[in-house]
Amino acid sequence: MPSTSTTTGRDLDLISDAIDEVNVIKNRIWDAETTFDEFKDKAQFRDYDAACDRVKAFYKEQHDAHRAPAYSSAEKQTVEFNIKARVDFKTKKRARMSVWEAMEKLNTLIDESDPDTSLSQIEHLLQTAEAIRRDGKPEWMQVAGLVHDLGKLLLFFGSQGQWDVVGDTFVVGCKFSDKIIYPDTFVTNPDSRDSVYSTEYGIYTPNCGLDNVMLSWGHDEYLYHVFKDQSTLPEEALAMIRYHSFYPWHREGAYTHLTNEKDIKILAAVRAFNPYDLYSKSDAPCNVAELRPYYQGLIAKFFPPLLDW
Ligand SMILES: O[C@H]1[C@H](O)[C@@H](O)[C@H](O)[C@@H](O)[C@H]1O
Ligand SMILES: [Fe+2]
Ligand SMILES: [Fe+2]
Repeated sequence: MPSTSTTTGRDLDLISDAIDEVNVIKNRIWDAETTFDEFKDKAQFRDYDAACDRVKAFYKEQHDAHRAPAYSSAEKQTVEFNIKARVDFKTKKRARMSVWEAMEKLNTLIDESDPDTSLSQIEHLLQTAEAIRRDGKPEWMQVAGLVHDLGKLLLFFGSQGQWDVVGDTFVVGCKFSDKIIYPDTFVTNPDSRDSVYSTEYGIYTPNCGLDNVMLSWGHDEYLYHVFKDQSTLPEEALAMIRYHSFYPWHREGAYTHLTNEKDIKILAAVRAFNPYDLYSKSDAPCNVAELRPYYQGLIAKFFPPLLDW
């Protein structure tokens, strides 16, 4: 007679332990693949075709200003919204705190536009700074890496959502470049039907310089304005901060009809910064407590103890 097997309580415990072990291993593999995959190929970064729905939905919302029925062109990335955001920035008081406090405040934010990291922002800032330091780059550049995304604090200062804080930037006030990711999502943005804003030069003159164009409002533009009067960072560092999300320009070569000689010079700095920002996302997470004394020392060299944000 074939022996029949009955499952005992002890068997169930063993099975459950085995399942737990498998899950632990699966999680380790997941972590290794998603957060510090040292072997991630450069071509695998910024793969927006393969990006998850969260990223696609983010850009659709940011670019597509039409929101029926209460339609207003001050919504989403338009000229009207941009002017309003800049006026708000200049006229409103937000917070007073140190650079390190700002980094800690950001710790809860997970960037919806980013297909390459799901780590918190303090981790991303430290990874960027550490990669720059490892390459023996100057202190001011390490600091630029450490602070470059602090503009995402806008999220705590009455932003409309993530669409006016994160994501790549582009010029508003002239034709939306087809070098912007998901260019088709601009079809319902009212500026793409505006008789002036939809033309090659729009409100700008040939080679007027990036200082004179309005970049879409977000963490880069905001932080540049915060730091330009409250730090001793050199011009290159300020350019790295201001243009690091301007991929249509620094990676795709768009907007050369608007740039001038000064921009050609700063482009080199922005390009030198980009690999540290992007590819350090697959490095192992940093030990925040261990690195803190070193970076607080650097912060003290370039910033006052408290800043107006
Ligand atoms: O999703 C990312 C993220 O928001 C970055 O902070 C920004 O600099 C990049 O340009 C963007 O693509
Ligand atoms: Fe950024
Ligand atoms: Fe970044």
